[in-house]
Amino acid sequence: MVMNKRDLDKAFSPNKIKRFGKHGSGVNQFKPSTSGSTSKNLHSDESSTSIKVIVRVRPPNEREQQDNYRTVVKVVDDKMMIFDPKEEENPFFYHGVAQKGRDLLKKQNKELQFMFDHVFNMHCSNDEVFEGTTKEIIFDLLEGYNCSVFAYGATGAGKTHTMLGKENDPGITYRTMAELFCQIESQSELRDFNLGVTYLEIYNENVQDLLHKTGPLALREDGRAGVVVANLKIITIKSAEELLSLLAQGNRNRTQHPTDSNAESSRSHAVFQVYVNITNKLDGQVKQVKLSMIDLAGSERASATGCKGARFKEGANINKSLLALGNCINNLAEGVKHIPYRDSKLTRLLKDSLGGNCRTVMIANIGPSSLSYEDTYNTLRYANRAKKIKTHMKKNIISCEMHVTGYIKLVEEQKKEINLLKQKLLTMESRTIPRNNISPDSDGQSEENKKELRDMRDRLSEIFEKRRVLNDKVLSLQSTDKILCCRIQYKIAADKRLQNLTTSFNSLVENQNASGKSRVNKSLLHFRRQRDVVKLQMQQVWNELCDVEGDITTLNVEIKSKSMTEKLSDTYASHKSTLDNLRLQHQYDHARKVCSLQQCEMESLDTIARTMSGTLQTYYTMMCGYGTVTDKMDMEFRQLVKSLEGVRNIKWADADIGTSQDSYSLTCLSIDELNDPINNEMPIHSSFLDEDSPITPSAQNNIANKTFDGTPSVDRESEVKAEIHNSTVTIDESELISDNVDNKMIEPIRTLEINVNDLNNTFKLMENKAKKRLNDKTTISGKTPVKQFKKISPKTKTLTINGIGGKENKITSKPAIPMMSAKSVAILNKLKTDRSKFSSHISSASFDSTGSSNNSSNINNSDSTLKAMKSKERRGLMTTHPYQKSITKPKINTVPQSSRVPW
Ligand SMILES: Nc1ncnc2c1ncn2[C@@H]1O[C@H](COP(=O)(O)OP(=O)(O)OP(=O)(O)O)[C@@H](O)[C@H]1O
Repeated sequence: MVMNKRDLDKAFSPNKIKRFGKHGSGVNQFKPSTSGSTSKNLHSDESSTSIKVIVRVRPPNEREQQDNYRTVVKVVDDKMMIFDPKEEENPFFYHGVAQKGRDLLKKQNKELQFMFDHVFNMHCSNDEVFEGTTKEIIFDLLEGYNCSVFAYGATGAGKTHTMLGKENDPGITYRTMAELFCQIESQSELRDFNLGVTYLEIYNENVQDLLHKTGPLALREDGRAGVVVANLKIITIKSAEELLSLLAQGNRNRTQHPTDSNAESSRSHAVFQVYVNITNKLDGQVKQVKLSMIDLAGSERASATGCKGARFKEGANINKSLLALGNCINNLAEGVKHIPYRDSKLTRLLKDSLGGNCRTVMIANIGPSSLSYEDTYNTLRYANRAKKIKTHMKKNIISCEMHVTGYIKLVEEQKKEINLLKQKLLTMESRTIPRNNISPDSDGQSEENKKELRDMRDRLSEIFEKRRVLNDKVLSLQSTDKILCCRIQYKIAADKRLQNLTTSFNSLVENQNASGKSRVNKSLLHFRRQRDVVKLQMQQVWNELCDVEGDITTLNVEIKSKSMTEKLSDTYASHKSTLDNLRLQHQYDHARKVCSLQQCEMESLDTIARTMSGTLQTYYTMMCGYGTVTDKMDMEFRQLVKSLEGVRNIKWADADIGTSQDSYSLTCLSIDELNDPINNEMPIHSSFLDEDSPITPSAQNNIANKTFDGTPSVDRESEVKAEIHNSTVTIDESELISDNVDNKMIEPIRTLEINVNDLNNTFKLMENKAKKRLNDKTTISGKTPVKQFKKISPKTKTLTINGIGGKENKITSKPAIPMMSAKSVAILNKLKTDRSKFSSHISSASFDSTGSSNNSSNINNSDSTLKAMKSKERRGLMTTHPYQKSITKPKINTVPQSSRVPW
């Protein structure tokens, strides 16, 4: 029976669906057919899944292209398409006027949107369709699930093209089979596969075997296996080639006749089935699965196909079976309890695929043009409805029961395998044992090597520790020795001072001097004895250090011979840094001690100088009063005052420093010798400080040896201090270190020696020194800092020397005249005034009364002048001198902070 369009519409009408729906009890009440299972299921991994629905649009055929049919399908993307999309608006003219509404003579576009699992447009190849549809179901099949793929659509829509394809473009059935064999091959180690195929067609409601020439076959329902085709022979195959040749053979046998719609129209539904028996090699589990590839005959309209006679009958049967299929799909989609599988042989065969234990893919083929408008519309509605169908997949696992003999066989096989593995293990172990002795560790070091390295590290640490302790002792002893040297130096200086002071005076002073001298000598003796002890200790420690150094050298050689130097580099580095730290710490401590000692000495000398200057002034004044001051004494006094100004204590930049007899060497510890004690002498300071060594300066002592009369006033004292600070000398830092040792005692000797006998030549010496520097520029070291210059304060402006040489490198002083600042001049003037005052006072009192009035007036004049001068002097100091502030501070002996040395 050929069904017309009305019949088909009726079959798929929504009303009918609703009607079925009313009878049904809903999705939840849907019970999958148990008849679908191919075996007794002992293990069932059941899951519910929807039918996968795919739409493929074929390209327009020749006829459609020639007659220029409208395209009624628009593929939006790989999941969405629009049926009968709206065309571009062409204005509708009525009586020559464009109308706003649509052309009422034309049918309105449906513009139906459909969503599917996949939509293939007309340009997609069979390979793409295979990739997107059936490739993935092979995995499910081999896992134990039945799978089914069927192509549905109107005649000429491309079903056969999709399923079977052509020789040069195989369809998805070929490709799926090829993939199946590919997968079987990859799993063959774990599983055994047995394959069988059947190929049948339903033609005019008769089931025929396409691989064997038989008569119509009957369908039977089996409680265990479901619907089976009686007497359908399953052909066992071993290879993909066999399978494909059988497929080709069946295709050749299939009924095909040309119709108006399709020159190669398939007039039957073809079902190609592959049965696969999967046996797990490990547990013997057996699965039986079935893959069905179904190429349906196309629904057709008699008017379209123009079939008559036999073709008409074929068409009627095709439509009948398709109508039954449609009904089943509707009911399944709506969850209707009754599914009319029995209405046709096709639906009976597809029972498993549609509503049973199966993973199903439906490919809906459609034409693109308006020529097949109704067919395409029906197919899409059909496919859309099929989306709702849910199948219930479960693994088709057959009994695991095995015969006892099977188990015995299995156990035997496994025993063999175990023995084989044991042998392999033994072989591998025997290979690894000898390697164990060599280097089993992951880092390539044997345990023995590691132990040796550890031992070596321990030895190295031990010996370095010894070296550190000995270094510590050497440095401590060295520091003690140098401190003792300083003390001896100061004691010798004190002794010289005493000698100078007491050479020619009365017995009282002599007695004092005797006790002082013996005290100094005692101290000197004590210090020298201490030095001897230190020397002895040092010798002992030094010898030990040499021994340790020898051991270190031996150990180094051993380490080198064992190529461990690199591995022990961290130990070396660590010990080196420890030693460096130790040496630095000792150097710092020693420098601090020396500084502290010098500070004490400087304070002591400062007190002496101040006391002496007061005493001298008293005596000078007194002698002036008695008129016993000779010109020479007067000059000496002036020179002394000048010397107190501080100009003379200049450390010249080109003077030698750092010699063994320099105090600089007492400030620093000898570090370098410690690095190579074997080739160096032990670091004990040289014995330049013997009793007879002329180390101490005697300028102050000699000056102090001379007595002057005069009472020192507080003002005068402060003025003297001001004079001292008024002289500003800047030297480089290295010299500063040297000066700090004993500036007052040593520097005058090396720079400008000032003795009583040659005080008059002091400034000449200075001048000569300056000249020497100017003339002999080559003697100025390149290292000499820029700051190396001597500058007399702006007030005196007598001498300016720049170490580098430049515009300031000129002498502005007048060398023949002693350089005295205004304040010094003021002091001398005052002394003169005092002296004249004093003489006039004496003369007026004892000798000459005439001169008395003159002298008296002079005294008054000189008093007022002196006062004015003094106040002026102070004002000048207050306002101009940069050291003024420090003078006003209560601690007058404060050592200046900057690089400027005020003496
Ligand atoms: N995607 C396609 N690409 C190219 N040609 C196609 C495509 N689909 C179909 N055709 C061609 O269209 C024609 C009809 O296709 P086919 O025979 O596969 O239709 P059919 O649906 O199987 O029809 P019937 O139901 O009558 O058997 C064939 O010549 C085929 O080569």
